[in-house]
Amino acid sequence: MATRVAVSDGGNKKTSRVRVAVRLRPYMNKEDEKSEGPCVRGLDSQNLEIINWRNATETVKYHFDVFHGEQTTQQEVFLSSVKPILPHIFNGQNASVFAYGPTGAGKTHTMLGSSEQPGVIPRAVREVFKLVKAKDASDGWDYSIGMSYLEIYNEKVLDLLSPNSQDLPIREDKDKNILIPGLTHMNISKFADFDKHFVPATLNRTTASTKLNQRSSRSHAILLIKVVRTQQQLPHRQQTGKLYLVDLAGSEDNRRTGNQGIRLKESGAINLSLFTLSKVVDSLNSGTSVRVPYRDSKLTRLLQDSLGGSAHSVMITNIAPEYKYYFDTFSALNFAAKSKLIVNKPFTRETVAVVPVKRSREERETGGSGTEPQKKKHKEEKKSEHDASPSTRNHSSSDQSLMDRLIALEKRTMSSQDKERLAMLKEIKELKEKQRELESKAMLFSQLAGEKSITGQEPDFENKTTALRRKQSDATKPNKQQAVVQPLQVSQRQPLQQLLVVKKQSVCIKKKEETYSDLIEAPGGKENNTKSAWESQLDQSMVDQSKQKILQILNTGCLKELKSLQQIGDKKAKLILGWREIHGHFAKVEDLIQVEGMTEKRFSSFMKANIVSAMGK
Ligand SMILES: Nc1ncnc2c1ncn2[C@@H]1O[C@H](COP(=O)(O)OP(=O)(O)OP(=O)(O)O)[C@@H](O)[C@H]1O
Repeated sequence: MATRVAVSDGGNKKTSRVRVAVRLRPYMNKEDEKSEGPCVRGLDSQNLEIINWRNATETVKYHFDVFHGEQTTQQEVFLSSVKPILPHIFNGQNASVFAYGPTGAGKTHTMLGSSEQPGVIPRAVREVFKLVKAKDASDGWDYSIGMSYLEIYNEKVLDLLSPNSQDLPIREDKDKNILIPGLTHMNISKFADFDKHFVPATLNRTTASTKLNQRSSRSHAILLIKVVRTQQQLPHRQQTGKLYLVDLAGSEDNRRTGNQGIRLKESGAINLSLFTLSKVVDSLNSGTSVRVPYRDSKLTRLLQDSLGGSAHSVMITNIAPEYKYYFDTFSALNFAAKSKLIVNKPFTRETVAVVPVKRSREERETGGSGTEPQKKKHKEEKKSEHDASPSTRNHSSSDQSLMDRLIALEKRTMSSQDKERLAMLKEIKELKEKQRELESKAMLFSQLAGEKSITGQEPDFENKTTALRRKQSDATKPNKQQAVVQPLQVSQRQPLQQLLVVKKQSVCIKKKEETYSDLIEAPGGKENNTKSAWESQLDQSMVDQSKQKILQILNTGCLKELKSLQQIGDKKAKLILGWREIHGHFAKVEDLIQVEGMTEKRFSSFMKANIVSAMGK
């Protein structure tokens, strides 16, 4: 039996770089009910700029291998981004072209196109036949071409050429070739053969209408063109080159798609596989020998032999110019920029500075003693506030000593006499006020630091252009919660439970006769309200504070830290990481509902469990 001959292109297996092109689709008036104009535009054949959300008089610039502007034709996209990699599949090498980007940004248009404006797929297949034809019979090889077509829908591999088939397995042979036993393979000898199978099979693809795209692809569609060439003479060497042409499902923000039920489930699977794809691309481009996480999703598992190694890959990132796509565009550009090894600091989570601050011995000792005069304590807090610069200041350290003092006082009130208790309660009240004040300052500084991080650092380009401005509109402001760029997190990471102990104590003060089980049982059994009944029994400021801390873990926690939260297991933690990778940070804890499988009920239970469990300790 013929064996495939590995052909090295001299590249390091781990450092194969994915070429990244960005295509901006034309501005569509009907997509922009508010007539706000475009928020992104091309500068030249490699650069583009997008309005800085925090300061509409500025723009942020990006650099890519290729930028295709609104006027770029299907032919131009094909010629510059796809055609150059096709000859490799005639040498037993693999290649892949995949269209990535938000829903409605033009992936299907780019890959499939229409009969008037055929996209990458029909052009690439035509080109493959053209290349075969051009091969001189005297080159000593015979060529055969075959096709397979499948979709990955909800992490199931479905054969589009045989629509009744079930989920197909993905296997790897001893030479590390990826195989799908049972997948239909059609031999095709001319373009018309391809068309005959491809067109009806495309109709089998799962699409549905969402708020953002009437005919949105709900699956990743993968067309495989296999070129096998066999030597006419002995030893009849045989080489197989594979070309994957992939129309990915759109990355989605379900707050905007309004997805629910089945659409939400699809969306979770889509986002998870895109997240894994981004990890694979990152890890390939990092050039290190870290494990490439191909196996973490069906999509990357299937593309394993055409992403990295000697494969030639092109990612076409599709973006849309309308403001309603702003945050999706921003995420897509950041993903694409990452894929291209541009470290565009203002947009990566590296800007999230978490400064670990050790409390001094004195703070530890005095914080819990309850004997230190209040005045001196306030003075010290004020001094530390003034000493620190906004960027290095850590509000949590003073927060922490305040909390320690609160805990100590609250403990002592339990055992003290009436008169002494009254004095302590007074001090507790003052400390709580101080704490709130510090929190609001911390938030203000976080925002200021975030402002600085986006406007102050322009690592790759000097940015002076102000021409691309947002049109003034009476329309309501876009939902800030969707922002991808996060303010610097200047607060110290603290274990959730440590923070919630304070809450327990404060509850004791407020409703002393209330028992632990009172807090667990939600009167009326209603869990669906944003502010649940159990929650309303607690001091609102403390609830808010706890939410803030949970939010911090959700936004900055690693897998292990996320798993330290109640009701968050390995799978959910990974889904949260995946969500974060695609959408940026959670603007508020309630956004956790956007993560796959997190219903309102589960969210309510999650919040309750995290707060109550900490109280029980
Ligand atoms: N470059 C372009 N020129 C003209 N029209 C375009 C272009 N790109 C996209 N469109 C149009 O925009 C609409 C949305 O595009 P398309 O369906 O390709 O998006 P998509 O990214 O595949 O979305 P989804 O992920 O939801 O499937 C379509 O009507 C399409 O014809």
